[in-house]
Amino acid sequence: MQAVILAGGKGTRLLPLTVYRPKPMIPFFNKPMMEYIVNALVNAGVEEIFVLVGYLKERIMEYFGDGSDFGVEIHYSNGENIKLGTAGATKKVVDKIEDTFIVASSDVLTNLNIRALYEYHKKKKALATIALSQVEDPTQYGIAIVDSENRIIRFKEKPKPEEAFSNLVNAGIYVFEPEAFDLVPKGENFDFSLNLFPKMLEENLPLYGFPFKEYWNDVGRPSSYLQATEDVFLGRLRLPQLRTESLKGNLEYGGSLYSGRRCQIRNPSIRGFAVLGDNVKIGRNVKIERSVIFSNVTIEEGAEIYEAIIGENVYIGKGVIIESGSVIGDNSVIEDFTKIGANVKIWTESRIGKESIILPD
Ligand SMILES: CC(=O)N[C@H]1[C@@H](OP(=O)(O)O)O[C@H](CO)[C@@H](O)[C@@H]1O
Repeated sequence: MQAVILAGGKGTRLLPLTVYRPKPMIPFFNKPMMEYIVNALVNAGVEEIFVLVGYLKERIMEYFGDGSDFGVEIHYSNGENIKLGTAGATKKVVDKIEDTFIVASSDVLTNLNIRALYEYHKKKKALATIALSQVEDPTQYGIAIVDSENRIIRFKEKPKPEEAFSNLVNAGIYVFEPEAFDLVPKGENFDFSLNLFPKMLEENLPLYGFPFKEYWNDVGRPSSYLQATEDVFLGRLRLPQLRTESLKGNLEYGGSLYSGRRCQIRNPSIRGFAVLGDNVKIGRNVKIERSVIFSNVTIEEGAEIYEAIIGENVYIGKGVIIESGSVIGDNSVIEDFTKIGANVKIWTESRIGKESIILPD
């Protein structure tokens, strides 16, 4: 089976974490987010993947290479992918696609059974099938209504709250017949959700939905990234390759620590969880609550970090306090006794002098 991974986007809502890495390369339990979808595709029987790259494509191509480390053959399609939109960019590789294939976003964390989605599509003899997840607030997504046969009868991208006629949303994972791309004009900007699906409905072509109940999170913003991290500790999101089963339940006993290689940690006080990359040094009496700290970070004595994401190569001085919802960009230095208020985004390369206070607007 063949698949296409959409990996060209910029991940603007996760800035400053996406200044030096595209969203698919943001570490999640110390592996790029895209690795989980690659593994899921391989487990579903995919043997060849075309990755549509764009923003900071070298980072993705260096890491995944020809795919041999991941048990799959990987090819890249670069060029004008962002300009062409999701469907337009996929059309560029469709001449290399032999049969029914899967298209997946590079940045969703899910336990969807991709094989079951594929088989459902085959059974329905659909031209395209969209995996549909149920969410509370659908306004950030494409929403669909299905009939009793799960044929999609209405679809709307990012509805206004008053237009939100359904809680079933496009999960960014599709199955297509190659012929669906006959509807996509060559070399023009054409998007699945904005153009192709509405066109299929207009022409009364068989577009199906596959509602699923398994875990799904598209990690749109820092808060959903931390939520997905917590969901691993709670056993809601399974990452089979990490044996996260063993982490389940730890939260009830104070805090869970998941750390990478060569970390030096002095008995920190953890509430909820702390996920650390490689080479993280943590001094005495540091408090960490529900936070993720990337690689090569030093946190000095007495610092307190609450519900934050700390980028790579960051230095956090003595007694620094970082409040809930903040993100510290890569290569930043926060000097001693500085306080970063709630929901503040500190850009990459920042240098914040001693005893400063940075508050949100
Ligand atoms: C134009 C487009 O493709 N929109 C998709 C896409 O939204 P983005 O905001 O572009 O990431 O992914 C969503 C799932 O993550 C899906 O619900 C939506 O329909």
